[in-house]
Amino acid sequence: MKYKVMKKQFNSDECFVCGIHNHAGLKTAFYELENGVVITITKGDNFHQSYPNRMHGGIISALLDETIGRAINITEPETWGVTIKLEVSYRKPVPLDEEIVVCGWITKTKGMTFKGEGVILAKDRKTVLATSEGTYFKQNIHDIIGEHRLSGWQFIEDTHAVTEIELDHEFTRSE
Ligand SMILES: CCCCCCCC/C=C\CCCCCCCC(=O)SCCNC(=O)CCNC(=O)[C@H](O)C(C)(C)COP(=O)(O)OP(=O)(O)OC[C@H]1O[C@@H](n2cnc3c(N)ncnc32)[C@H](O)[C@@H]1OP(=O)(O)O
Repeated sequence: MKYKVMKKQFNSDECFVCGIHNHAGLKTAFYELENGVVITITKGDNFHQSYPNRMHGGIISALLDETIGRAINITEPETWGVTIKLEVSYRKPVPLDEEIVVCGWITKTKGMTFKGEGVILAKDRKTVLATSEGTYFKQNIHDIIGEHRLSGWQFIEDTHAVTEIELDHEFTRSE
């Protein structure tokens, strides 16, 4: 099914996943889809490897973590969350030389916490490589970043605007 991109999210300076100046990081761009899912299309590099030809599980986990955590901003644009629990199922090796699509969506929001699920799809946009469930604690951004400033949180224009994406996956909300 084809999903329309509604919005491109901001990037940070130094975050391992989305930091545009983090030389070891993935520099991912995140998009909000019309169905309430946040996605990033990315590709690992050799320095993200575990066994040869496969992405390290910790990197897979980081990708899922941030993608789910960002999904809250579709309905609550001002909310920031810190991860308090993350479960990842590694279903198939994630290759390093091919594009993957990481998807995250919110399943429950209650009081100071929210929960979400995520999936990593292979380049065929269908094969499930990993799935995840996360719980996040809502926190004021200034309590999270302390004396650091928000100035590095910025909109990065795409050279080629991503307007839609085709995904062969059913996004279920179990809770
Ligand atoms: C400069 C510009 C900004 C740039 C930003 C760019 C990058 C991000 C881009 C986009 C963001 C969106 C994506 C984010 C995704 C990635 C996020 C991460 O990787 S975050 C790092 C890992 N996680 C932590 O570091 C949390 C560490 N934990 C804590 O800080 C504390 O535990 C905290 C604040 C969560 C709670 O501590 P308390 O002292 O305020 O409160 P207490 O009383 O301990 O807990 C409150 C309730 O929460 C439960 N709780 C706390 N921790 C729990 C846990 N681990 N598991 C289960 N429950 C927990 C407690 O049991 C309590 O529940 P009861 O009120 O009693 O019902």
